[in-house]
Amino acid sequence: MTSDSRGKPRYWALVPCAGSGSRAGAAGPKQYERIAGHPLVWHTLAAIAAVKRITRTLVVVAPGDGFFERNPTGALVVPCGGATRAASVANGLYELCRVGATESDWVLVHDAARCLVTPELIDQLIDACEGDPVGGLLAQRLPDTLKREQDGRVAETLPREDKWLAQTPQMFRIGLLMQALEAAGPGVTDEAHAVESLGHAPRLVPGSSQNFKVTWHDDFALAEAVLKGRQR
Ligand SMILES: Nc1ccn([C@@H]2O[C@H](COP(=O)(O)OP(=O)(O)OP(=O)(O)O)[C@@H](O)[C@H]2O)c(=O)n1
Ligand SMILES: C[C@](O)(CO)[C@H](O)COP(=O)(O)O
Repeated sequence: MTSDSRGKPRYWALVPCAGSGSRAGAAGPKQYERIAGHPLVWHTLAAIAAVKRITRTLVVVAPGDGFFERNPTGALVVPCGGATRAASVANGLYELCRVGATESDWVLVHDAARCLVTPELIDQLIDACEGDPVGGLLAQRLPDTLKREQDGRVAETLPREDKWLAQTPQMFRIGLLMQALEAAGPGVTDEAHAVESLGHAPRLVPGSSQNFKVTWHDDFALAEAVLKGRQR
């Protein structure tokens, strides 16, 4: 079944939120740091909640994570996080099926740590991919010259015309993604890589430089500046 009872396709959101944020150097998991008046993940979930076409959002947190005990977001929170992002996503897909998703529904997987995504960007991804036989992802062309390093020195300048930086959301049919993640194993760092491993070519949909993943400590201040700028 690829649609609801009125014949419309169904879209689910899955937010992996079970990482430790080790590179960000915060006191706890980076997704719960307070920026622009709210925990970081609140901003992420608010953007997704504003997309009318999304049926339900499932957030995957680490086992024992008590952060969502008070949960004003409306999202379903499940403590099924795994040791890697891919494992967290794979576990979340099974949970989505338990709450009524089917293998032919679409899922949009979005990092909790990409709190600057907008409803408009998510809608652009859905518009570009809903008729696609594979699905796709938001991504950005490289803005800078690309170097390969060896022992701290430049070994080579690489062509960048065909290179993109992967962002999220990444949107695939649930059945295809489950199969791809199972085949690829827990090491792949995004959904597209797993789907590529099955021989498919996911569609690249232009994202935004503002849709960066909070990864390093400086990114908290950058993200806060962008969010506060939008609140004005
Ligand atoms: N086992 C994991 C690892 C990561 N994630 C989630 O996947 C997203 C992207 O991962 P990344 O930025 O690498 O987050 P962390 O693993 O938390 O960061 P780090 O690698 O710096 O420890 C984040 O929203 C993170 O919470 C997850 O759900 N389960
Ligand atoms: C999925 C992702 O956000 C695409 O850029 C990214 O790969 C996840 O982060 P990680 O640091 O590679 O785990």
